[in-house]
Amino acid sequence: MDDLINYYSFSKEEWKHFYNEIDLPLTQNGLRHIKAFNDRISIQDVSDIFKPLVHMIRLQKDNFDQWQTIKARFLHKRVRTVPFIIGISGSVAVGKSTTARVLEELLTNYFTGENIKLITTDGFLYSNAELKQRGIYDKKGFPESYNMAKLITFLNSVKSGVPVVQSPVYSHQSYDIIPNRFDIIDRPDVLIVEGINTLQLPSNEQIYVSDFTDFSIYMDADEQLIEKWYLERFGRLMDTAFQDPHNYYYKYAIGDRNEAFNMAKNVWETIDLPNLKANILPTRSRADMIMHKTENHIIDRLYLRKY
Ligand SMILES: Nc1ncnc2c1ncn2[C@@H]1O[C@H](COP(=O)(O)OP(=O)(O)OP(=O)(O)O)[C@@H](O)[C@H]1O
Ligand SMILES: CC(C)(CO)[C@@H](O)C(=O)NCCC(=O)O
Repeated sequence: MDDLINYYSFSKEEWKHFYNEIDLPLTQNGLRHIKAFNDRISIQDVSDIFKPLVHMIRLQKDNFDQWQTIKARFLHKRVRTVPFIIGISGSVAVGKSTTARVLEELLTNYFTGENIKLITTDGFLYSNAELKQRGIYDKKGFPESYNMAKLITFLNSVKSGVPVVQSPVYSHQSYDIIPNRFDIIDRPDVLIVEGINTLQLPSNEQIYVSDFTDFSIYMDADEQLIEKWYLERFGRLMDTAFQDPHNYYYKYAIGDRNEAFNMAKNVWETIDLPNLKANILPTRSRADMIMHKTENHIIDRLYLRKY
């Protein structure tokens, strides 16, 4: 990683001193919200890593807003608020959605009066029926399993200021797209887009998801650790969500536990790990920031793109 010549590399100790004078509103309420969706998260990490990060994004967004205004005036166009889009990418189970939710919570508190929204690109997967028809049901998460044209049209509509844009919804409960269910995105100030494919180059499109993102983060960790987190999460879900008879994995929750873990390990080894190696990790060097995580999800190093 230190071979990345166009990145500054910071230990957490170094990073946490940047802009530490800002008062990040980690209110009791905000803390409660974060703990509610993940009670194992290190609040010290949230403070050390996200305080400078949120401040840096503020500076970058101010600069972005200013440039959009200057550009519109130059072109004799109406000045309007253009949504600032943050992409978060990385392996399955590395912690993208957890990071995205922390960022959403902090930006909502810190960017007073601004509308912060979060979506996941899971909603742009083809449905299970469509994946089966295309013969790629065992390739869920691979580039070809996403309707990238639809995702790009979505991002273009959001950027263009279309008032009501539909973002389709994926359910981990049914392990499928929910038909006719959408999140509505209505001209947000900031949109966080979380998904393994936010830095990928679609083979059949002329434009990329990254053409629409103004700041991108890649969550990085050793693959053995990510596998451990994948299996730990599976274990927790076995005791909770999978207990619901409507859950896709219900039969494993009520069956032999070893068999269930063998199945999960097999999914990791045959789908998610090969996808990480072939399609996700190679996109790391496109990110504006790489966050490296170690044991217990602690972020130990940050890489920030120089140019
Ligand atoms: N900072 C953290 N502290 C403690 N646990 C964490 C942290 N970040 C993530 N986790 C845990 O690691 C697991 C994977 O995290 P998460 O679900 O956010 O990953 P993801 O990258 O969004 O996965 P997927 O691509 O499958 O949606 C979860 O069990 C989550 O609770
Ligand atoms: C929905 C994705 C692709 C990404 O979040 C992932 O969680 C997934 O379901 N991967 C397929 C293999 C698996 O079940 O882990």
